[in-house]
Amino acid sequence: SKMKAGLIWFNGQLVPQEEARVSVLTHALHYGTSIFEGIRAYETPKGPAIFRLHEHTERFFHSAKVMMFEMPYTPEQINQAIQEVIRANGYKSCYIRPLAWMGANTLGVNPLPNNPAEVMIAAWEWGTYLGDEAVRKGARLITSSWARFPANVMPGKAKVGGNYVNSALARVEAQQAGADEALLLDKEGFVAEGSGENIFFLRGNTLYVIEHSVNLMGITRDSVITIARDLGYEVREVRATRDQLYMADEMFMVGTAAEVTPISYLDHRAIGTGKAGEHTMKLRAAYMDVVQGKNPKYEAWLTYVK
Ligand SMILES: Cc1[nH+]cc(COP(=O)(O)O)c(CN[C@@H](CCC(=O)O)C(=O)O)c1O
Repeated sequence: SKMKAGLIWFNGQLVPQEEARVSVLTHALHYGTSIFEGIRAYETPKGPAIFRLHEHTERFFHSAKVMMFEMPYTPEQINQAIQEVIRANGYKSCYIRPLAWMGANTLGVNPLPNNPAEVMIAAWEWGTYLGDEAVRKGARLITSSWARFPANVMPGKAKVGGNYVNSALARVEAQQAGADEALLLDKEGFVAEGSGENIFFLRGNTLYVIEHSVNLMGITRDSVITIARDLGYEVREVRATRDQLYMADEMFMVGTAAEVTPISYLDHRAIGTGKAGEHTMKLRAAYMDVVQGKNPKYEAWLTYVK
């Protein structure tokens, strides 16, 4: 595969990527019954630092609970394994992908009982999620014809593999329409989130962030709210409509992979001046300083890999 993931932690052992293989009878391959995390480690003067490792691992185990997976490792074992993968591959900065899934014990739709989850942790070097151009000029989004699933249809607060069929359909539609990313509305037509990011927008000096509804409770979203407030911004958690976004002065989206990505167009309408917003780029710079260990105020969010 074109992905260069090197050594992978696979059910407790570090193995070369070619040996990290599963059966075609794997339940998760057929039914989307997997859970995962997306975490970043950044190069810092004191070595690689994993950003908010504990929050990510906690969410990983919450996702397992939602799916009633029997996890064969503790959160601490997963935290150690993540650090082992970074060390073994000699990465200075990387994107880390823990994954747990229902294996090949049974192919009935009900994967339980007697089906302990299998677990792997891979990591690879991953640059800007939507490309440097999207950061410099702002990403162009279109509202997807696919809505975000309602809360009684899919568990949107858990990172479940099957949830990402919705994201994949939206992302493909957006990119085939020449946009960079999709904006998904909820079933009532209010703004939910991007296919892999949470949404912020700014009017005047007030920052707005989409409140928790059917969207994933993003860790980057939480970090940016804290950093923005510390910088003196008023931040309000709101329910918003797509035409409210059209009136915004600035808009951006955040996620572990996306970091802080400005949005310059939504549905072919310029957001503000149609460029990456000034406050957006200030918040992006502040976020990048934090994750790269340049802001001592947020040291508690970093786990240094010795
Ligand atoms: C649907 C969704 N919403 C919001 C977020 C932001 O959450 P957080 O990373 O905790 O701030 C992500 C992360 N998307 C992950 C997967 C991306 C992918 O392409 O896969 C990520 O950013 O790692 C989502 O998948």
